[in-house]
Amino acid sequence: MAATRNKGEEAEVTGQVMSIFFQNPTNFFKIMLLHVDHISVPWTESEIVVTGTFGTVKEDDTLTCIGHLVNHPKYGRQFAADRYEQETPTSKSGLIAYLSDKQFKGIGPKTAERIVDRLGLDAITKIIKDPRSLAGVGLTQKVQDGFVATLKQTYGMERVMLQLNTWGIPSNLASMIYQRYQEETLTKLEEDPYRLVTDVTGVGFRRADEIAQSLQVLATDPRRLRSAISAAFNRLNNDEGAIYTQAPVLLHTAVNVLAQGVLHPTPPMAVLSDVLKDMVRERTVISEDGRLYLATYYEAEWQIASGLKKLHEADIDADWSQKKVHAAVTTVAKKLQVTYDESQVEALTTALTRPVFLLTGGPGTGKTTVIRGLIDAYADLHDVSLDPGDYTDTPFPIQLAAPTGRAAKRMSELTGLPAGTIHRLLGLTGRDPGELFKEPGPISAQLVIIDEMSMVDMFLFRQLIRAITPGIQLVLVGDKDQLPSVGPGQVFADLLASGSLPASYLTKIHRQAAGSSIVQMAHAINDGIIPPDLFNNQADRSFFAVSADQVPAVVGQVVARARDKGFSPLDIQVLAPMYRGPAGVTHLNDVLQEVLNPAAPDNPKEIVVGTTHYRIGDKVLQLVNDPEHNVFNGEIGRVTALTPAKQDTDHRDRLTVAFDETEVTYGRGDFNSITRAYCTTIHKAQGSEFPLVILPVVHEYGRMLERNLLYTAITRAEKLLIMVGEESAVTQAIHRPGARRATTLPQRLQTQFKTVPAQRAAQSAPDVNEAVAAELPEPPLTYQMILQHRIDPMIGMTGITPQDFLNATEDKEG
Ligand SMILES: Nc1ncnc2c1ncn2[C@@H]1O[C@H](COP(=O)(O)OP(=O)(O)OP(=O)(O)O)[C@@H](O)[C@H]1O
Repeated sequence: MAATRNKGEEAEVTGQVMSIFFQNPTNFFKIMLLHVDHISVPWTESEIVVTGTFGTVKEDDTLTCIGHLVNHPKYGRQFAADRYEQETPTSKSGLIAYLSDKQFKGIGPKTAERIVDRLGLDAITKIIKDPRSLAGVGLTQKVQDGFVATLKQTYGMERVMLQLNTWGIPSNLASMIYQRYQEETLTKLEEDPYRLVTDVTGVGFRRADEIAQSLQVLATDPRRLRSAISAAFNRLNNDEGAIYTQAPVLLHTAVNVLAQGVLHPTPPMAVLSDVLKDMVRERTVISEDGRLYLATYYEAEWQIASGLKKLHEADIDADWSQKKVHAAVTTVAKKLQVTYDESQVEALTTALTRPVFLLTGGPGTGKTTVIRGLIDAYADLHDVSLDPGDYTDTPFPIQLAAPTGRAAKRMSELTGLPAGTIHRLLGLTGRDPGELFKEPGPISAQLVIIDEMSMVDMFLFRQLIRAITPGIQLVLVGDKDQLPSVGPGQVFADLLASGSLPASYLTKIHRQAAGSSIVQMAHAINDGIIPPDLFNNQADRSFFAVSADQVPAVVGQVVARARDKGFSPLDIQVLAPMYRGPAGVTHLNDVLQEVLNPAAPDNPKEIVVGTTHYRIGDKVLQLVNDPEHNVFNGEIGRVTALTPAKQDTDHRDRLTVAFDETEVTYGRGDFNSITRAYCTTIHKAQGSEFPLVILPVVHEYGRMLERNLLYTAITRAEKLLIMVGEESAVTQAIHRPGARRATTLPQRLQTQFKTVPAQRAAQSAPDVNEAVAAELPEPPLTYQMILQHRIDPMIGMTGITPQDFLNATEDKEG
């Protein structure tokens, strides 16, 4: 259980470090015992335990810690320091004692005294500034080098941590910042405090603004305005999945970002748009026909288009006669006992003979059946073995991958071959956003098949394309009508929309067995048709009409009934589009946990994370990729063991989750990697299917009620679907096709595939720089054009102030 904080103002304690019980070398967290010289709150003992993030602190150092008294459930009252100040030795004897500390090898009290005699009380600053000031002290070069290095390291870090503390940065964040920039920290931040937003995870614009305030940066400083514009881009890229935006929208969003900062007043729009123009001129922002892109996004679209063109035009080892290909398809159909329909046959033959191929279709149209046939026919034509045992020294020639662990597992189950996540295929950890911007290593394969392509975002897809050497065949499979990726872009839909690559659309529904009414309904909804029996109960689906406030109770009852009928919690999946609200994921999880895994005398142990109580047996969802532990975003498991800190010898909370193939133990620092999973978002359920899906649909979900969301949700149901909620909310969703994301990948592909003659392009596809140059006029011209008429960000905005934007937003949202 976490320590509880005593309410009230900050407290301060000054004292000498008597002992350091614990220190974590990676994040500087320490637990120490201090002899109390002075304390600002009532305290009767002569010692106090202090916890927090500290730089190089050692026994006998004197510290002033600022923070709060807390009540630790097991260890009682202790002091949690948010920041601290360390007394530097100011007396001659103090300085000699400091310099003769054992951390400085080869410096004893005599030498230390000589140093202080020669250099005075500011000896440390002098030595750090210029090590040659030690000349004449009589140190050997080796001792001197070691001494200066240690001094720089310890004293330098100390200085940095103290300075960051005085800028109001809590110690744990200060240590992350120090780890990023090391001894250059202060210079870097003084140069531009806003670089933290991009460089250090967890620092947002507001925090950077606070530091900037300490550095006396002005509200109109261009560094600040640039950062706000970049943050506005990121917001639009992440919230709307957009690749580009228009100047008024961008500036509007940037004004909102600025308003959330601490520096005031918000600068005039003209100043902000001037900064945007500068960014365009310098090409950190690219302008094209009134669209604005962050350069990295613009480049990624071009790289995908040119990369695909290279793959599409490469020679592949598929010079078969039509007859031979048909024979292979016939053989495989016999073997798998399927009569492939016409589009399936076309899909198979194209996939076997073309370098890049796209396959899309709704549920039950036979995508998986085609993949299975493709693998067998490919193996037959190329005479390769499909027994993984035959590839102990060489890589398996067919690589199957999907964006989530669950989808990959399903792929493997349905094909009987190894399949993994795209992250694993590319050697990505999923934890470092920077890895998507490094050149990936090549994939070893002859044929790569990717399933659930609609979930793949632009940057992941670019890495995939970069990692596939021309000559490898690539087959991309998915349902283009499902929700687009969580990350920016809508790659799969765009690839199909471009018409540039060979593609097959499977439309015939083959899942005809009794109880296929879910699939039929899904197809109708996808076409924007309200099935006449939508709200009538069928063998495999039903609808409970209830008001929004009844949803949690009714969902709870339905789940209890399903459990009583023998469904395991892992087979029942409740889905909702958003976390907040009475019918949102968080509240439904509270309700469902009470139904399926309540606190009980025989299950008393709990770990509390925020407002969530975890117990043994809880169903949980992994939220991030963690290849190190072989567990991936979207996987569901159950808590099998749990040790609250007060019962643990190391005093740490620990929680173990069993997933299908692995068991992972989480410490408190990892708890944000999981969440309860009785109910999950529809986005997180993409790529997975469940025997029983329970789907609340209410107007409370607001703008999220769109056709592709409903379609994606109901297609998660393998056998049974129970919808609960408001009929009018369901029909509203069917009538609202999701908005197209702002992307230009189709145009890039069309440019790449149509304007450059095929033969020439195969030898040298233009690289992205050429492509960018071809699209953009030379810089002076661009700037002139922007200034004159092309994309004046102020178009139509004369006389409008930033405040008008804010009011407009409030009105819209209110
Ligand atoms: N040509 C066919 N003839 C008979 N049955 C078929 C044919 N194609 C597919 N099927 C059957 O239809 C069902 C659905 O096929 P499959 O699982 O391949 O579709 P899918 O598009 O991958 O569906 P989903 O996206 O829902 O997983 C399966 O039971 C499969 O055996």
